[in-house]
Amino acid sequence: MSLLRVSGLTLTAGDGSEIVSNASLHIDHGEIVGVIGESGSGKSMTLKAIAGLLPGGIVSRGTIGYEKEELTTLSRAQYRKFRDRELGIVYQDPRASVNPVHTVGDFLTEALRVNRRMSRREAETRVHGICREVGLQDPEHQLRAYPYQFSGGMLQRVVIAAALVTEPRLILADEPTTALDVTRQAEVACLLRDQVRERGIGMMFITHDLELAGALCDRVYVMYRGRIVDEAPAERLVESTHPYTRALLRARPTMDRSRRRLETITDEVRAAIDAEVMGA
Ligand SMILES: Nc1ncnc2c1ncn2[C@@H]1O[C@H](COP(=O)(O)OP(=O)(O)OP(=O)(O)O)[C@@H](O)[C@H]1O
Repeated sequence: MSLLRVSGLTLTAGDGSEIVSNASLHIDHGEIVGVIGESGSGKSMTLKAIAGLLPGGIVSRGTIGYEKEELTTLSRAQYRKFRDRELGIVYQDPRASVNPVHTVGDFLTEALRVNRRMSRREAETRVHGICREVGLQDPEHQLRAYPYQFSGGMLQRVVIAAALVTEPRLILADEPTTALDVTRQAEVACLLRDQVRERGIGMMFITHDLELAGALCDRVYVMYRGRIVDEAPAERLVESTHPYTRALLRARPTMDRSRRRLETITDEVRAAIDAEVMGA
């Protein structure tokens, strides 16, 4: 049985527009699954639906199974417990994930002290170990520092440590390297992949970056205008015959990394894709 099974997920905004339409995906135990697509295609909303963190006013239909549990029937309090127990979430901007007025040590030990009822000393011991694993070499000193004293790349390592410290079985990563300096992006992405692989846990990895998805993931879903339009093992993605995936592959920047966002699909190509994919 898969770790996660999303079936027929449809998310409707207050004005009746569909943000996500009939999306189905699964993640097996220990599998790294990429979700790629342009800005606004519904990737983040799908992740939020899985995590039970949809903004107010969005109506969700469909089912979200996690092993034998059905998540869409959970109350808010039950969902919070589920997240604390099973999920680690890494967002794009590490500075938005931490509390600037708390030390990094307080941030990292909080979930263990509050949700797992560990003593401060127990929590700090666990946190020290994980800090070293994610490349924070001097935890004694670094845990007493404040977020502003860290570079973006180092702070994202802290956020990754926080996501792993409660020993979740599924990591949900929403463009975890996009906000970082280009020179740090591959480093942090590989660190996250290696940590997930070592633990044998699952990961959903959202990215705009086709090459990164191909290099990091086992399997990739492609989203376009709220729909999952293609799926392929990562190493077969370049062979896809789907018109939208082909367009993404053609739009893929090669040398100029400043144009990494997938914005170079022309209106004509888009109209042809709409006609084929959406039946428009
Ligand atoms: N609170 C909200 N209420 C209604 N619609 C929203 C809300 N938040 C986002 N949307 C819309 O949902 C659609 C999908 O957004 P989503 O953030 O999932 O896209 P994405 O693929 O993750 O894009 P990006 O890569 O830019 O984050 C967008 O059209 C967006 O405008």
